[in-house]
Amino acid sequence: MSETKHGKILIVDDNEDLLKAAKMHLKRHFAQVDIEKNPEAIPALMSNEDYDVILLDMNFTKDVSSGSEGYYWLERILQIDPSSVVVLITAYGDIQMAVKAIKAGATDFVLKPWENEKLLATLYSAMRLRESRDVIENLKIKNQEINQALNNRFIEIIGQSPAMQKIFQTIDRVAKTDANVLILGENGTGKELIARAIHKNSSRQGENFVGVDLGSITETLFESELFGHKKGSFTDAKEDRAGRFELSNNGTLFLDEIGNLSMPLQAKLLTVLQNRKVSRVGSNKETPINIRLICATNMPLYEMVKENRFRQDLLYRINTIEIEIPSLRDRFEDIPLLANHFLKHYASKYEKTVNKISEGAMTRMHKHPWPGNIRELQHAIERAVILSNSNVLQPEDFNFTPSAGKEDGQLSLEQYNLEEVEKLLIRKVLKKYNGNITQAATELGLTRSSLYRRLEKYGL
Ligand SMILES: Nc1ncnc2c1ncn2[C@@H]1O[C@H](COP(=O)(O)OP(=O)(O)OP(=O)(O)O)[C@@H](O)[C@H]1O
Repeated sequence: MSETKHGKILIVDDNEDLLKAAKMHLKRHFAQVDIEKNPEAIPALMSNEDYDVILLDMNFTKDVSSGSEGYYWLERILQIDPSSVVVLITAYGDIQMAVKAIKAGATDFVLKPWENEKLLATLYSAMRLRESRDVIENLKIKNQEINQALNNRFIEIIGQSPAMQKIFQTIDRVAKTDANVLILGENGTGKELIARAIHKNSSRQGENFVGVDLGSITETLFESELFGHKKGSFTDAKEDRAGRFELSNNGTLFLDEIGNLSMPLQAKLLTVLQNRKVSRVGSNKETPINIRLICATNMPLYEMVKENRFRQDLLYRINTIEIEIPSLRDRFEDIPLLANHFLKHYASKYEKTVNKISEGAMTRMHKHPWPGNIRELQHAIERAVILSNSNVLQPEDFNFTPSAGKEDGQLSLEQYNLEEVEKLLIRKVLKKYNGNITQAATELGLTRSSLYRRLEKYGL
């Protein structure tokens, strides 16, 4: 056999002949095969070796065939390492006993006397199970680390204005509950940041925070993205896939841009929220879901309800607690704190010595209306830090255009440059489609992601 052997097997049985015969056969297929007559040695063996499969007899004492020793040792093995894979050795007629043992955590059983090929097949599939358990365990650990890192990354919400202080108090009060939260605010005001802060301060913090940008999901992919699909349920469904609801089970689901959902999709979403169960596309099986729901939008949902563009019953389901984040122009007092926070961050990121913002630059920032809110401020500071040659940021490091802030800005001829025209056009089209990214991107002849890149670039 040219394949390299791998896998460590432990066989525990009081029959020495059986042990020897099994070892002789199995050592041709596995890297290590240890045999042991006395089950009392199992804990010591397990502390020295990480076995992939343990083959365990059910009865060790002469004339005892109750299987109780097998159950006892199975339980001990699983206590020592809950991910152990145990295959039981049972005599013909002991099937009931084996079934009971599988319920107690054994993986499989082999009947004595066994056919060598059958034993090998059982051990190979037990090993595959062990490998997938290890992969799942590693993924769980990685997932926890990622969640931790994400939680920490978003730990700092800057703001000392009374409006922000009130928001901090609300976060404190609602985080511990499971109440649905609706966050309202213009683009770039920090809606996602607040949603993450709620998750981080909730009892679900060790579980997933799953965000979905409803504005960028097409009608056709909505159900598959949110509820998952079964392989073959549509042309592109190459594999079974869990949807965002399932992925956020026991954690928090953040539905961003909820105001952009069409009426039919609102109805579908409402049904799932009411039933608290999802079925993957192409499957009838319903999976119960336990999620904390946080929604966000920059759209005027209450007006939309009046105009029959947003379902009132959906609004009432998602807005148990409402948090309205004021735009930056309504809390200018937060600008210095935020600007200095970003200055420190980007100076360190780009290894620059700049460490101060001049009064003139601050005045200029106070005069700017910040249509892209904190995201725009963040980008303005980043750009200024990159371009600056001194230790102090000056007014000229901030190149605000006169049109910025006006919803429908008109440019004079001398202000025309390609970027300004592009910015103006994007604003107009977005306004026309009430912020719906998919429709705006189609009209502009862009993909959704390139439109997002431009929005990011211009702080829109
Ligand atoms: N109070 C704050 N303190 C520090 N950083 C902030 C604050 N608010 C927002 N930010 C930063 O501004 C950027 C935009 O924030 P976020 O994505 O949460 O906004 P949003 O309202 O969800 O935007 P959109 O509506 O475009 O999805 C992020 O980089 C975020 O870290």
